[in-house]
Amino acid sequence: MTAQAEPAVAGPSRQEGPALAARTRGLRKTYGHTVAVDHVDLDVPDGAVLGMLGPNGSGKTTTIRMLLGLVQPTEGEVQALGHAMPDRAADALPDVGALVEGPGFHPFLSGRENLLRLAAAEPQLTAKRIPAAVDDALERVGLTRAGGRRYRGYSLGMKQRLGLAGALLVPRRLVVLDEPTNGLDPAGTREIRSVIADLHHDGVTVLVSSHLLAEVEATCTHVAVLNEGTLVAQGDLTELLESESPGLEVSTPDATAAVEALRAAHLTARPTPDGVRVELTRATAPDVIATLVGAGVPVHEARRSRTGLEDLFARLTQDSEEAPTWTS
Ligand SMILES: Nc1ncnc2c1ncn2[C@@H]1O[C@H](COP(=O)(O)OP(=O)(O)OP(=O)(O)O)[C@@H](O)[C@H]1O
Repeated sequence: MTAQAEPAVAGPSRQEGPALAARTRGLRKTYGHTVAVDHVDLDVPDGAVLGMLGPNGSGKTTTIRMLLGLVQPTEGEVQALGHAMPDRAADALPDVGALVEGPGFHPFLSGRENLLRLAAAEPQLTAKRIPAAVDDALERVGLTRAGGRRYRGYSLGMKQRLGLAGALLVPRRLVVLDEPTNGLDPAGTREIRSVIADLHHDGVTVLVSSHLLAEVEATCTHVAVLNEGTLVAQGDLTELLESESPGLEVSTPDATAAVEALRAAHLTARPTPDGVRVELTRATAPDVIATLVGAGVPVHEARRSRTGLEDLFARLTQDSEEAPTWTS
């Protein structure tokens, strides 16, 4: 799927596409005169790690809160795990783990005691299984040693990790994380990345909002980009980056012969430090390689060129009145 100026309306091919863990159609939320989310058609494919990106105030948190049934949409539809939200929240939420702002932990209880209280509200856990589930969740986020300390004394990063532990008390099908690495140091960020990678490995769908491009590039299979409440692009991350820059980077020790052979075949090519770059506007990658091999040019490697995530998002959000601040 490619970046799109306006999100495509769901057509038959999209309906026949991959199963979706969550989706919205025509989703809109206004607060007085402020349009927080504007007709968003979001697809979260089953098993994906989808990074929701956007400048401050672009509608990420509001979209996530509507997906979780915490905010009533002004217009449109939301489904989580096939259940309409917020009406069927009771059916969906046992399989959904969420880390959203202000998890509401008790300051004078320890991290472990807070999780014990949360676990008691989990319909999937019997009283006997609660302590082991809490200890597993603490270990998963690296808080085993700090589990006995009062929540009040936790750093911001520890609070975030305890919130994540709360989301992972029982196996989930969908995990939704709103800015999970906010306030974390590099070690804490790595731990969150590794928890996300484990969830992905286990087949769990993860929806994670972030404004950190490097983090999204490192952890996500898919992205959705919001700008001023509108969905400006969504899809497979690699496809999105490759579609922005349709070219093939070919490594060859004989760039001059390569350029000559390609130009003779009416293909646009230019030398690069490693070989040549060929535009894929009039030919496919196999055509290019066949042309080179046919002309006796040695091809050591060929790969699709990719736009950097930073360039892509700068372009997608450039019409913003306020220049977006992307951090990598
Ligand atoms: N409860 C509310 N009342 C009024 N306006 C709101 C409310 N919640 C969000 N908004 C407004 O809606 C818009 C989108 O906000 P939202 O928090 O969803 O964006 P965001 O992309 O998550 O931003 P950030 O990255 O800063 O968290 C903003 O203009 C915000 O001020």
